Amino acid sequence: MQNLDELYELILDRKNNPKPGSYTEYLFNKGLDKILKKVGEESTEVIVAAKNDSDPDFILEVADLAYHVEVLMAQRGITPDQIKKELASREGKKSLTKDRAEIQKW
Ligand SMILES: N=c1c2ncn([C@@H]3O[C@H](COP(=O)(O)OP(=O)(O)OP(=O)(O)O)[C@@H](O)[C@H]3O)c2ncn1[C@@H]1O[C@H](COP(=O)(O)O)[C@@H](O)[C@H]1O
Repeated sequence: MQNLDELYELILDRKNNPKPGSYTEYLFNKGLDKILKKVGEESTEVIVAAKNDSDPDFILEVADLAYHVEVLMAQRGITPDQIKKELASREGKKSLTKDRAEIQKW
């Protein structure tokens, strides 16, 4: 059993303690461009799977995307807690448009 927080911790561990043969290590070694390409590829695969009938295929692609997004977050130094905080701040809000305009001013 592995939740997204635990997966992120494992990814961070791979970043800080490189393990030969690890796919995560391979991605960090290749760098940001490679990670971004994978996020793009996996996003496309989620879209295609969503249009097809197979739930298992769709679930697999969403899991692949979640993993690669967490690798990207680790590469950028962003933690799941920061994402959770952002999501929590939206609770009960009718419109996010004003907040987004505020963020863009930063
Ligand atoms: N969740 C994942 C996960 N999801 C997808 N992938 C890998 O992502 C790759 C995507 O496959 P593709 O065919 O798109 O890519 P590829 O042709 O293998 O390689 P490239 O295109 O990247 O060059 C596969 O090699 C998968 O194994 C993952 N690799 C690792 N994890 C998790 O990360 C943990 C640590 O893994 P290692 O870093 O390999 O020890 C594992 O225990 C898993 O929990």
